[in-house]
Amino acid sequence: MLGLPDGVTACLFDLDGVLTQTAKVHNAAWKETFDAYLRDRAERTGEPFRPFDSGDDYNKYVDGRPRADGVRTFLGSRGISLPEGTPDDPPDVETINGIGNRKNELLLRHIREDGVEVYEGSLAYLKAVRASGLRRAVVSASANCRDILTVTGLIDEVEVVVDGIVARRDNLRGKPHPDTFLDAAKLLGVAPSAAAVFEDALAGVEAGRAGDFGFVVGVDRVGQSDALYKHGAHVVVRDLSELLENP
Ligand SMILES: O=P(O)(O)OC[C@H]1O[C@@H](O)[C@H](O)[C@@H](O)[C@@H]1O
Repeated sequence: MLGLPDGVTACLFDLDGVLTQTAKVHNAAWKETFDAYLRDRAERTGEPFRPFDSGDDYNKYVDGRPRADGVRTFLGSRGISLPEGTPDDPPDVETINGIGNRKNELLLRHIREDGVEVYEGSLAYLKAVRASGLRRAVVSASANCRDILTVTGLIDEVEVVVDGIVARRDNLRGKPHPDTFLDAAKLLGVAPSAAAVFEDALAGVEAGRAGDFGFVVGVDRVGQSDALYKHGAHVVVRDLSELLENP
């Protein structure tokens, strides 16, 4: 009925791209931010301008990772190293955190203007999981996670939230490290072997594998099924409703 192996008693869901249609909103805000930065940098240095690739660059270096890790990892892939700064750096400062905060302003504007959509199949799945008596957590790198859960009403469907704010407070390493998923399992009182991880990001399924979770479900919204398997998924679906069709 839930498409999970026997012995799984808890489900740990990523948010952006798994429960809500916000991975593409993050992606668009990142592209706008990085392209403006790279263009400006090219003009200053005379280096050629190579835009951010919303496919490869996003999936490999940004998706699923905490905000500052995404900036650092992507710029590092272009041989660019900047000072870290601090999380409250203003958006016009040329630091890892400053650039991350530029992106956050754009993200929040898009969310305010266009709203947030939930994947219907995910909502149906979440309700079926609850009806079956399994424990439920959301594990997201995003510092905006709780706000998004609240505006969509999803907050009422889950018991535990480990997000970007909790991770920073408790010094948990972000995905692809397993720390945030392990923390959620601990808060639910289940062993990792009894928990299933649901992830659309390569860094996320990698975290599922690194934490030795009982089952890792890759959710493929962008045509990267092979890569999700390679990074640790046990099964890949295009929508969580597919799991409800399994006996
Ligand atoms: O900047 P935020 O909202 O804290 O989110 C951090 C990351 O959260 C992840 O869920 C997204 O996949 C990334 O694109 C995003 O960068």
